[in-house]
Amino acid sequence: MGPILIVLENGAAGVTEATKECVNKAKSLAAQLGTTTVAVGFGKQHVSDLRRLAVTKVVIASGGTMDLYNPDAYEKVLAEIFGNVKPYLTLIANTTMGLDLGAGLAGRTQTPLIAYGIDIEEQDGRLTAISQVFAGKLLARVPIPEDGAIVTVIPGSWPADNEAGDPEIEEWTAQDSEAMRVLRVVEPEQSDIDITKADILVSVGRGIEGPDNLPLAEDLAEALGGVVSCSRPVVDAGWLPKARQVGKSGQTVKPKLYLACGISGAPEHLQGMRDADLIIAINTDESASIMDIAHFGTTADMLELMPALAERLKGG
Ligand SMILES: Cc1cc2nc3c(=O)[nH]c(=O)nc-3n(C[C@H](O)[C@H](O)[C@H](O)COP(=O)(O)OP(=O)(O)OC[C@H]3O[C@@H](n4cnc5c(N)ncnc54)[C@H](O)[C@@H]3O)c2cc1C
Repeated sequence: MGPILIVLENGAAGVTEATKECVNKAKSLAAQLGTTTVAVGFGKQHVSDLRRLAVTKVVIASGGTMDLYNPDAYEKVLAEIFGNVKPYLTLIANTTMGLDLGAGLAGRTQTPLIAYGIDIEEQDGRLTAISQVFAGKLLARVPIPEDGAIVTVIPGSWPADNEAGDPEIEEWTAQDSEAMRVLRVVEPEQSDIDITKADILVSVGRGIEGPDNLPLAEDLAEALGGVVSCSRPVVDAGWLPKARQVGKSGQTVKPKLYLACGISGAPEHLQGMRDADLIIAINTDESASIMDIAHFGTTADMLELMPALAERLKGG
């Protein structure tokens, strides 16, 4: 059986957490299957990170246009490395870059692609990928064919691997892209708060009615020791920054407590929070979809319940 290939992604501070999650899973699957792990990194900017990864081998593709994501150049060099490594399974984070690159690699190598993966199970030496379809409304169980497959995995699906290792290093020279030139990268707005790291989220939806009511959620979050996140309409209205948005086009979160206040539970929202340990919904509409996945729900008015709860928690 071929190795498990992990395609690494660079963030500002190094190899991304989403990528390290793939490393973690690759290692445990490789141990179960009796195979090795090979990671591919691009460019020279985080080379010290790459040299410390706890995998069997790291291939560093550099030269050409590797320091910034260039779909054409990355696809070409990744397809070359793929042809050389001949992996059984390839794991790529289901990010903007990962989805793009995964599809390109699948096309170039004629390998099946399973996107929106959330887990991979092993039984009797065979792997089955579990992936979200219809924006997370259904889960598909897809057996990995004997010839292998590429799986893009939604960030947050597994814990990140932070172990240090001493992998074999192979340098790979990449060619410039003749078709595409990256002029600059526009970074998304920075937020002081990373909602993906919070244990407790007080998440507000359109039911918050306007920015003047946001302090009610901030107060409750503070009393609970958590932070405020939100649904997309709250971001679209400009009441909270994009970094606070939970869902398909926002962040995927897995807090210990997700308090959904005035959120109806559209599939695109559920996709980002359905795996929270405990979901409590406050929604005046008892037939709202959020009630179907909430562990507890109340039809109280959030604008009354939030300050009352905060006061009670603060001992008032
Ligand atoms: C491609 C695409 C991507 C998307 N990505 C995302 C995404 O990442 N995240 C996301 O959230 N959405 C996303 N959406 C939008 C999504 O489809 C929904 O429109 C959105 O989630 C609805 O937000 P909401 O629940 O806050 O608002 P609504 O659906 O309007 O629900 C508001 C809820 O508040 C309740 N309510 C009102 N007043 C009160 C009160 N006083 N007390 C208690 N409850 C009250 C109402 O009963 C209602 O259920 C996306 C859509 C598309 C097409």
